[in-house]
Amino acid sequence: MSNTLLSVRDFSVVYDVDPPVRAVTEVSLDLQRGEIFGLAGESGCGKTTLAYGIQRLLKPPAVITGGEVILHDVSGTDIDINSLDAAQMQSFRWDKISMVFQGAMNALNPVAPIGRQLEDVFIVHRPDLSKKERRTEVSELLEIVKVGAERARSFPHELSGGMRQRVMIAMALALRPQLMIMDEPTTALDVLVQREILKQISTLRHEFGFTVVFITHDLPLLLEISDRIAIMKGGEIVEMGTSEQLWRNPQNDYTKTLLASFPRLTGAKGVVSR
Ligand SMILES: Nc1ncnc2c1ncn2[C@@H]1O[C@H](COP(=O)(O)OP(=O)(O)OP(=O)(O)O)[C@@H](O)[C@H]1O
Repeated sequence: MSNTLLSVRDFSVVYDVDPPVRAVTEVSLDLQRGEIFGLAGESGCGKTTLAYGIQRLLKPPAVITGGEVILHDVSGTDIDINSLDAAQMQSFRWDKISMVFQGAMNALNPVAPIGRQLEDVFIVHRPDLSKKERRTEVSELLEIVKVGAERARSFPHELSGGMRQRVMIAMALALRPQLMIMDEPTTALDVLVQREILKQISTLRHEFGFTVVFITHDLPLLLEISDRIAIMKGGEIVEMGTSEQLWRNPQNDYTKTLLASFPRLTGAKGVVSR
């Protein structure tokens, strides 16, 4: 089995408005199994469009104008994401790739206990499981993300923002996907909670072997948690490398500007707390 999980080749997306916006232009990248891959760049550079695009989650006026996305499934099969029909794509999304987006914690249904909402994922995607098996899975998930199984009966409003975001992470983990895409997943949380959650995601990906694409404009944070980082500007990847390479020896002028714009990185100590 190759260590590459997902290959993106010459992927382009245009928003068909007047005038058209070339949001992502000929992006190519390979994601490795088990790595945390950071995607950074200023607002509007195309990070979200790329992340949604590779899962075919974009809606008009977005048009994928070129490129391919291949998932090298753990079974050994190569899956061309463009060749999947709507139904296949639907199951593919939860099974193989899951997503946690910014403010996801507010997407929970306010009138249903969180355990019930987690159970729904299994009712839809694992219909063969018995009720008892589903409940066991839900308890296990709530333990894994450190919410605690005893919270299954809690309603979203009874939990803190951090706890709710953990529930969303549990949901994204439920079917043991091979790739988890996280778009600014912790931006709304305070720094300590954010750190704790990120530490846990890092541990979990070792435990379960999934790959994480982590999107944020917080470059210092990415340098800390990512194995590799891609810097986007104007819809293109202008530099890609390990966090170490990017921090110590950035090649692209834009990367240098971006690094210099974070005083935390270039202050007197100039040390990232890795
Ligand atoms: N529905 C749309 N119609 C037209 N243009 C759009 C639409 N959605 C996004 N864009 C444009 O596409 C470009 C890329 O946007 P995108 O949201 O992918 O960037 P981003 O890097 O994720 O930004 P942010 O960090 O602010 O989320 C931007 O120029 C944006 O204005």
